[in-house]
Amino acid sequence: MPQPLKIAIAGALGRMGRQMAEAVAADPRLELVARFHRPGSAGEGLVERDEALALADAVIDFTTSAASAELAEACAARGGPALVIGSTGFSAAELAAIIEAAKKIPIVRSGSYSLGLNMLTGLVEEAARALGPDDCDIEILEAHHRFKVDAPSGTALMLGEAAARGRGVAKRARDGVTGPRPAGEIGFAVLRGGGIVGEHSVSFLTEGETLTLSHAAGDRSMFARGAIAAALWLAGRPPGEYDMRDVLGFGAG
Ligand SMILES: NC(=O)C1=CN([C@@H]2O[C@H](COP(=O)(O)OP(=O)(O)OC[C@H]3O[C@@H](n4cnc5c(N)ncnc54)[C@H](OP(=O)(O)O)[C@@H]3O)[C@@H](O)[C@H]2O)C=CC1
Ligand SMILES: O=C(O)C1=N[C@H](C(=O)O)C[C@H](O)C1
Repeated sequence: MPQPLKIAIAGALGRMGRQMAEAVAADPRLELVARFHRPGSAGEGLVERDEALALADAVIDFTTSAASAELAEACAARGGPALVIGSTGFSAAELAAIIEAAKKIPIVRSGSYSLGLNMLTGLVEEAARALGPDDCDIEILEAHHRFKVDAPSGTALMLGEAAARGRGVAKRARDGVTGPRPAGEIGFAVLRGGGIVGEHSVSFLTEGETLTLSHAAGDRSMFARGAIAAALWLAGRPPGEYDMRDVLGFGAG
C-alpha cells in the first residue's frame, strides 16, 4: 500500500476549509498533517502557514484571491508543496503571480471542483460552437449564498470562457439605457442571497427558442471530493498550471 499523501489545509476555519478537513480525514489515501488560517492564528489544532508547508506534499486552499496568490508564491519559493487552489475572484496581478509560481511547482486551479460542473463546460462549449454567434445569444446566470464576496462567480467565468471559445466579449453588468444587445456578447447575471451553495445556468437564446443548460450544487462535499482528486493527481507532476479538465482527463482543456 503506498504512503498516504500528506495534506495541509489553508483557510481551515472557513466553510470549505472545514468541509475539506472532514473529507481529508475520512480518506485513507490521505493524511491530514496540518491546518492553518490567517497569520498569527495558530493554536487549537492550527499551525502557522510555514510550518504547514514544511509538513505537506500538497496544500488545498479555499481562502481568498489575495491569500492564494501569496500562498502560491510561498510554496514556489521553497520548491513545494504542490498546490490545489479553489479560491475565486482573482485580479490580473494575482493570476500572474500564480502563473509565475507554477513555473516552480505544480498547481491545479479551478473555479469549480465539481465533476458535474466540469462536464457542463464541455457541453456549453459544444453548444456554443454548434449554434454560432449570429442569431444565438448566450446569457449566464449564477446564484450564491449571501456571504459570497466575488462576482461573477469563478464558475460563471469558467462557463463564459467555455462559451467564448470562438465568440465575443463578456458583458459583466447591465444598468440604465444599455442599447440593443450586441451580437456575440456573453452576458452575466448575478443573484446573492440565503444559503444557496451554487447554481449556474447558461442559456442559448434565439428569437424562436431558448436552450438552457444548468447545474445546481446540493452541498459542498463534491467540491471537497474534486479537490482531493486534484491533490492525488498532482503527486509527482512537473511544475505547471493545470485545471480540473486536466485532472478529469477531459481533453486538452
Ligand atoms: N473552486 C471551487 O470549487 C469552490 C471555490 N470556492 C471559493 O473558495 C473561497 C472560499 O470560500 P468559503 O470557504 O465559502 O469562504 P470562507 O470565507 O468561509 O473561508 C475562507 C477562509 O479563508 C480565511 N483566510 C483569509 N485570509 C487567509 C490567509 N491569508 N491565510 C489563511 N486563511 C485565510 C478566512 O478567514 P476570515 O474568516 O478570518 O476572513 C476564511 O475563514 C472563495 O473564493 C470561494 O469562491 C468555494 C467553494 C467551491
Ligand atoms: O463562494 C462559493 O461558495 C462558491 N464559489 C465558487 C465560484 O465562485 O464559482 C464555486 C461554487 O459555486 C461555490
